[in-house]
Amino acid sequence: MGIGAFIAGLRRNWLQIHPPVAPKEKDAIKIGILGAATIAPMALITPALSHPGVIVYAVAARDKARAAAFAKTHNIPVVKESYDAILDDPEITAVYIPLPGGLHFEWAVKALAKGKHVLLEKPSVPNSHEAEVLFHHPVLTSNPSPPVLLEAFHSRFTPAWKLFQSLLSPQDISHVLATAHVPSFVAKDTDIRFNFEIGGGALLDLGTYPVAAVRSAFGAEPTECVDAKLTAMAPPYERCDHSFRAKFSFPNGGVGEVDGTLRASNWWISLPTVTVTHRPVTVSSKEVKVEAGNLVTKTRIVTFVNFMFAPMYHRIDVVDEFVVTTPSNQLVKRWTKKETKKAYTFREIGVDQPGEIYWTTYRHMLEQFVNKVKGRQGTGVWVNGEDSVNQARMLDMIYTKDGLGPRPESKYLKEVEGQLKE
Ligand SMILES: NC(=O)C1=CN([C@@H]2O[C@H](COP(=O)(O)OP(=O)(O)OC[C@H]3O[C@@H](n4cnc5c(N)ncnc54)[C@H](OP(=O)(O)O)[C@@H]3O)[C@@H](O)[C@H]2O)C=CC1
Ligand SMILES: O=C1OC[C@@H](O)[C@H](O)[C@H]1O
Repeated sequence: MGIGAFIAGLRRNWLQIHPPVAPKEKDAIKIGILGAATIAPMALITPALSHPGVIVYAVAARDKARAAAFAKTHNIPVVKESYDAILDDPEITAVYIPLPGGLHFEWAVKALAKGKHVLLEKPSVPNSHEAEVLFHHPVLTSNPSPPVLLEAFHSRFTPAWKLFQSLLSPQDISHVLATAHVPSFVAKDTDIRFNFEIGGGALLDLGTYPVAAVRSAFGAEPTECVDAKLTAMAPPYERCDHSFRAKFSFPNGGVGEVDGTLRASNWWISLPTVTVTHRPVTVSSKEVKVEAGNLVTKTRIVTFVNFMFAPMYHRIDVVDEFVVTTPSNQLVKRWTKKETKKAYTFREIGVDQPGEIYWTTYRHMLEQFVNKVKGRQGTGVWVNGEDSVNQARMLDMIYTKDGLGPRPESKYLKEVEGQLKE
């Protein structure tokens, strides 16, 4: 990286933390936050500053004093007594739920029932049973104008992700490897990420990104989990994994692999990366000029470095290997073409959609969330209910194959299923 790109990167990241503040529109949606969670400033409060259509209006925590301190730090005008009090406030149009995964089902169902739009932290819920009930709930499926429910898969909304997808031919993919290695200082043993009862497990928390990347690259759901190896925490957290590896087969015969950990070295940063290898495909004579009768094949490998947080920094390397052979399969020539691509705005890739270098993954997602609430088209990128259900199924497949077992079901699930039977 040259000095110019380094300085541009510093400026971009500084602006992402200190974005320009937009004056708010009259009909800006008012969002309430359930829980004074660590992630809320990064995932919602800062992105909302530059969004004219969003006001972060209220917060509630289990302890009101904690909520008040949080509200003061982040200039949130209203502090509520409880999560329920947020849902009961008619001023609030949407809620952001950054609670531990094991509480997502309960609070998402309660919020939707009160007519609130829901931005639900990833993973949407800890197991596919809850996902099926939540995303197929009649409040969404039997309602002429249902509230919006979005699993907050921020990384998939960026221009870089769109560029990455445009470089793939899903039917020709033979192998995908998606990795995410997070240093161990990020989550102590006592973190919610290792609390089984509320949806703990590194695969569920962090592994959800590589799993989504593999599904997204193939543009399909896996047929089978052929191998899975989870490494469990030491007691008393042994029902949670801190590291994961898994291998899947896909309908086109390709193989998808995920590999990650919340216990990587604190001294070595490795950026989350997805590497997509295609099968050799025959290239038309328009693309490459060769002697009549000879055959040209191209094998493409696309590597997306920092796919989880692309607006901070990313690199997409495209390597095309060309091979020319005679009709009798004699090698004539072989060469490789390498290109490095990036996209920090949609304009750079010729897409007429808003987006600035100071937009984080979360800001891109917020734009589409508001577009959906307002019935506007936007980029068309969305994570719909079926997508979230399939994502939960693939995570379940890994926990089941390994034997550590799927994450527990919410007590509230039985109650909701009972209500739905009535
Ligand atoms: N999109 C992203 O990049 C990221 C997403 N996440 C997701 O966001 C969520 C929260 O993560 P994070 O902010 O790191 O976690 P925190 O532990 O900081 O926040 C969790 C919040 O949940 C509330 N809570 C309610 N019940 C419980 C309970 N029984 N035990 C513990 N907390 C409880 C607490 O709220 P209260 O204030 O009411 O006490 C707390 O504020 C998770 O779903 C995680 O997967 C996390 C990090 C990054
Ligand atoms: O969403 C997340 O992204 C970054 C990870 O470090 C974290 O554990 C996870 O919750």
